[in-house]
Amino acid sequence: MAVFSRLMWRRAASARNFCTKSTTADRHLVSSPLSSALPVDNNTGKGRNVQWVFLGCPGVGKGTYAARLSKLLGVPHIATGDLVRHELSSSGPLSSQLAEIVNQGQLISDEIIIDLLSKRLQEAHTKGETGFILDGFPRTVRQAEILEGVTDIDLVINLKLREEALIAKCLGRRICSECNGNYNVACIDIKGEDGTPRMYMPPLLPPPQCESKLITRSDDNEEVVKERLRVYSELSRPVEDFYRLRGKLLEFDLPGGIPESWTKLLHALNLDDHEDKRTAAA
Ligand SMILES: Nc1ncnc2c1ncn2[C@@H]1O[C@H](COP(=O)(O)OP(=O)(O)O)[C@@H](O)[C@H]1O
Repeated sequence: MAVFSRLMWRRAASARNFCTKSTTADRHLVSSPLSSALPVDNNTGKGRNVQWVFLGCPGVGKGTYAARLSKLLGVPHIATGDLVRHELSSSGPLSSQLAEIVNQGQLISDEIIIDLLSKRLQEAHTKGETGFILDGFPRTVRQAEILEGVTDIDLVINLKLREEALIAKCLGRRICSECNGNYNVACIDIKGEDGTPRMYMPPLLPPPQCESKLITRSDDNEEVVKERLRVYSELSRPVEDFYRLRGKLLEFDLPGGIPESWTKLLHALNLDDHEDKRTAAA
């Protein structure tokens, strides 16, 4: 791509108040992850919408928890993996180029991903959306630096799960080709050992109307999943350090299946009493 998309991103961001840089005083409100669940705009004293990022290995459940939190907090859930898959399903010129990269378990270039993300942000602006929960971005330190250059991130939630569970979860993942619902047919039951507790994650089965329409992502096979995990360790793990150094990283070890993990995650985010939580989690 000839023109680096950062300028495009910056233009899109500043045009919409979606990613405005906040003041230093504003920033201190979000310096401690645990105290920053719901940020306050320092100028108005009123709550503003969150600007959060989800990090974590492939299969950890970023999409599941990011989607739930976005519903709970009324902000868009922007998953770069979904943007990539949308592009893959089109017949555009980029599609075959991306398919090759994604199906090898590699990351697509920062330029292309930022271009896709800029378009999604533009769409958010048109719809009047504010705040966001990013899932799958940033995935390299360079992406994190670019993001830092255009907006303040309040909080980065780093989801963690044992590697054996990650592989099983990726292999069990199914998507409804009609409604795009995410399900998982894997039943994960890992014995506790050397002081670690047993981990049980029941399958997340689709409703009857989706059963015959389930598809598996082309990059969810064992060889590619292992490569994605390797790429995560090499290129995305340093992003954790990037945010850890800035005091923005909230580490969250998933204790088990969705009901148990969701309740504990809300607690870790100081959101247990959020009034809409029950309906949002439905
Ligand atoms: N921020 C990004 N930078 C580069 N490539 C990305 C990014 N986000 C998504 N992708 C590409 O899309 C694929 C699918 O992304 P995603 O659904 O987030 O997968 P995962 O389950 O591995 O977290 C990635 O393997 C990668 O090829």
